[in-house]
Amino acid sequence: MKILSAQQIRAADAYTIEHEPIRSVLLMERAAAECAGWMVHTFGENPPPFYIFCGMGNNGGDGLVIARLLKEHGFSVQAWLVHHSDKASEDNLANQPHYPELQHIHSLTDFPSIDAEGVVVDAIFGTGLSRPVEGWTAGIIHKINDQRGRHTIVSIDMPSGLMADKPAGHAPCIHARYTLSFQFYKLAFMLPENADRAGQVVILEIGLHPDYITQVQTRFHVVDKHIVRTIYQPRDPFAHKGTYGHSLIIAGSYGKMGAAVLSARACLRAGAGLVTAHIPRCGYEIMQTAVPEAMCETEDTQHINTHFHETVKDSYATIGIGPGIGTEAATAKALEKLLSQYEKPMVLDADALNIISTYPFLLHKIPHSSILTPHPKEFERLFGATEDQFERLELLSSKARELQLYILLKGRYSAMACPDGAVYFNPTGNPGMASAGSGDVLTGILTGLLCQGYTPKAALLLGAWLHGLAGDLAADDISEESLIAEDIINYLGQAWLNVRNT
Ligand SMILES: NC(=O)C1=CN([C@@H]2O[C@H](COP(=O)(O)OP(=O)(O)OC[C@H]3O[C@@H](n4cnc5c(N)ncnc54)[C@H](OP(=O)(O)O)[C@@H]3O)[C@@H](O)[C@H]2O)[C@@H](O)CC1
Ligand SMILES: Nc1ncnc2c1ncn2[C@@H]1O[C@H](COP(=O)(O)OP(=O)(O)O)[C@@H](O)[C@H]1O
Ligand SMILES: [K+]
Repeated sequence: MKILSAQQIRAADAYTIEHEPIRSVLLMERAAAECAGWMVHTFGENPPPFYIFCGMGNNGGDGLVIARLLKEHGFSVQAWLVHHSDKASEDNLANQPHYPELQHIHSLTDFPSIDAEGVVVDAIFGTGLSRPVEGWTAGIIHKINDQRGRHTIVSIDMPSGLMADKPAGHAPCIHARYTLSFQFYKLAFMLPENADRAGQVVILEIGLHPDYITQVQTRFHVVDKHIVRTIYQPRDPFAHKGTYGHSLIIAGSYGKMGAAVLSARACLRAGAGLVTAHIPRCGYEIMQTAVPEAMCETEDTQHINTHFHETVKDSYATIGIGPGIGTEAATAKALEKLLSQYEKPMVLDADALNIISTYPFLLHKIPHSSILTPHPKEFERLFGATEDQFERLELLSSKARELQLYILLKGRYSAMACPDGAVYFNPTGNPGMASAGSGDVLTGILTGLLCQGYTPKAALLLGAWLHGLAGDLAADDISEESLIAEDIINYLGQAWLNVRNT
C-alpha cells in the first residue's frame, strides 16, 4: 500500500472528483459515512454520547456529516464548530444547515463542560493543517486531551495538530485512541514519536480513484497482504533438501548461546534446506541438543575468532551473522575476513553491526544487496544521530542507496529501506515482541528465506511480515505479556499457513 503525501492526497481527491466523477460534497458524504459506519459498528451495542468538535475546513465538514448521520441513527450527539479561521470551506458551509443544533466556539471560554462519559470526535484539522496550531485553538486541543481519561477520543483522518509528512515536534496535538484515516496511512503515523498521538490507526476505504493510486509515484509504502501474496512461492512438490539451500548461521558466545539457538531454529522454520551453525566450542552440546536439525562447526574459544574455513565462499547459499557474537577484536578480524571472501547477499545483525560501527570501513566490504537489521541504537551507532525521526528516515533511505544495501530499522513499524531508496513499513507485530531474542529470530527468518531463493527484497518484506504475524498469532493465544522469542518461532508455521491461504 502506498503512503501518499498530503499534497498527493489532495491530488487524489481532486482526480476522483473530476474522473469518477463525483461532486466534492458527495465524496465528503461518502468518507463521513464510512466513519459513522465504523462508529456504529464499534460503539453501537449500547452507544455512549458523542461530542463532535468540527473545524472550518473539510475535516470539519466530515465532522458535521458524521454528527448528522449518527443523530439519524438515534445516537445522542452534540457538535461544536471551532471558529479557528474566519472562513469555512465550501463543503463545510454547505453542511452546516443540515445540522441545525450546531454550537459555536469562538474562544477558550466557550469550551463546554462535558460530563457523561462518551466519545469525543476530533474533526478540527486534517491534512489541510499548514502550520502549528497556536492561541486559543491550541487551548481547545489541550482541553480535549484533558478528557482522555474519561472519554474515548476518535480523530477523523488525522489527529488535529499532526502534519502528514512533517515533524510535529512539541506542537499541540490531539492524543487519539483511534484515528480513522482515509484510504492510506500517513507517514507521520509510522514514527514512534507520534504513537500516542495517532493511537490505533484504522484505514477506511473511501473510494478514491484507482487510476490515480496506480500511477502516483511514492517512496514510502506499507507492506500489505497483496504485496506478501505476490512474493510468496509455494514449494516445489519434487523438491529435495538441496533445493532450498544451505545456510550458515554465525552466532553465540559464552553466555549467549541462546541467540545462536533462536537464529538457527528460526532459519529452519523459515524453510531453509540445511542449516549449519558456526559457534564457539562451549556451545556445541547446547546447539546439538536444542536444534538437532542443525549441523555445527565449532571454534576452540569462547568467541568466534578464527577465520572461517575456505569453503565458506562456495558452500553456503547465504550467511546470517551477528546475534550474540560479542565485539572482541578477534571476532572483528574474523568478520573482516568473512566480508572479504563472501560475495553473496547475507544478513548482518546485532554485534556484527556493532563491530562495523567501530570499524566503519567494513561497511563498504558488505556484499551488495545484503540485509542489515539494526535497532534504533545500533542504527545510530552505524550512521549517526538525527534531529528527528523524519530526518532519520531520510538517512536510512540515503544510506541504503549509497551502500546498495537493504536496511531494516526495527520498531513498531520496522522501516525497510531498499537500494533504490524506497522505504517499506511492516505493520505486523506487537509490543509482546519487545522482549529478548526477538531480533535473533528475525535474523534466522531472513537468512532462511534468502537461503531458499527469495530475492533480498522479497526475503526482507516477507520475513518482517512473517516475524510480526507469528508474534501476533502467539499473542492472540498466550498474551503479549508472556510472549517470548521462542513463541515467535513456534507460531511461524501458522503465519506461513496464513500467508499461503491469503
Ligand atoms: N482525501 C480525501 O479525498 C478527502 C478528504 N476529506 C477531508 O478533507 C480534509 C482536508 O480538508 P482541508 O484541505 O479543507 O483541510 P483541513 O484539515 O480541514 O484544514 C483546513 C482549515 O484549517 C485552517 N488551518 C490550517 N492550519 C491551521 C492552523 N495551524 N491554525 C488554524 N487554522 C489552520 C485552514 O484555514 P487557513 O489556513 O486559511 O487559516 C482551513 O480552514 C481531510 O483531512 C479529510 O478529513 C473528505 O472530506 C473527503 C475526501
Ligand atoms: N512494539 C512492537 N511492535 C512490533 N514489533 C516489535 C515491537 N517491539 C519489538 N518488536 C520487534 O521485535 C524485534 C526486536 O529486535 P531486537 O531489539 O533486535 O531484539 P533482541 O536484540 O533482543 O533480539 C524487532 O524485529 C522489532 O521490530
Ligand atoms: K482531525
